[in-house]
Amino acid sequence: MDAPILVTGLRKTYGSRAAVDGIDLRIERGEVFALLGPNGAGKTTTVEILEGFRRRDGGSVNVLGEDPERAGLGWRNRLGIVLQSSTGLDLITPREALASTAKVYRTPRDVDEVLAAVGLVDKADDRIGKLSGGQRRRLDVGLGIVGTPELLFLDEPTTGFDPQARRDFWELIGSLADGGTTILLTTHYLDEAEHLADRVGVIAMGRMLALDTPANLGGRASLEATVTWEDDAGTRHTERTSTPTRLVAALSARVGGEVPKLTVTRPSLEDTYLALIAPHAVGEPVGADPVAEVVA
Ligand SMILES: Nc1ncnc2c1ncn2[C@@H]1O[C@H](COP(=O)(O)OP(=O)(O)OP(=O)(O)O)[C@@H](O)[C@H]1O
Repeated sequence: MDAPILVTGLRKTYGSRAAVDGIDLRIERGEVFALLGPNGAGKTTTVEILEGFRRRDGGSVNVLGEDPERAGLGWRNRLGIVLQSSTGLDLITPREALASTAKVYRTPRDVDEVLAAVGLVDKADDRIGKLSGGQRRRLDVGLGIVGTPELLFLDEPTTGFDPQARRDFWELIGSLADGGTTILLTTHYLDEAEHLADRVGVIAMGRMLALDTPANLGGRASLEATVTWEDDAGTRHTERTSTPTRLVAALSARVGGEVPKLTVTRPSLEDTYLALIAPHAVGEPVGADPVAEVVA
């Protein structure tokens, strides 16, 4: 079976400015892929083109075997979409919202199961207008998965979640991916990308700067480690090395056992990400006037 998402040379311009400037992307079935990048990098534009909500100016896009610009309702039925902005369904309850959305799909999930999966059982029959920001976001995620999508798009899904809700959400995403759902998410939380994603892509100024597993992004796995320890006199030492095991063994042999206050750290995903985007952190250029655009 072909990859659920196959993109080559994707371009989108607003006026004279390229918001997406030649992106290639292939995402495999059951993969969790995180798109990272600073504000205005082109993530939402890319994702909305894949969802069929925006037209592209160049390149080819294949999503679940079809071009989103020409795909119909049958295709849309196989997608789950959680947008950045929350739903405006203040007067009905989460249970009602999920039940009416479920009706649109051919193979919906059980509403009670979805309520449990997103942690809204206690709020199932309250008006949505009374939910907190994080609870509304959970409902958005529930609405995105109630149709049993083959491909799930999540735009900054855990914004406003408390730490426990984020952990619960991560577990949910893991089990959806284990069940074969392909997931493309955008996030500004590097720990979320590290925890969830099989691979991450870093976008800046509409270009893909790096694409790899979280562990290997930007050559991270081979970057030097920092070893710190204290000697007998209580003086703190710091050494950067590509062979930390050898250094620690030597230190341990020298002191004849435990090395006092030993730490070994490697660059975090956030360190690597910040280093990657640093040359592109020039702020928001003067762009075109906003263009309202929705593909019917
Ligand atoms: N409708 C539009 N009309 C004109 N310019 C737009 C439009 N939508 C997006 N842009 C511009 O395209 C660029 C990419 O925007 P996009 O929303 O894709 O970024 P993003 O990576 O999703 O950012 P964020 O992290 O803030 O959500 C930005 O410079 C933005 O100002």
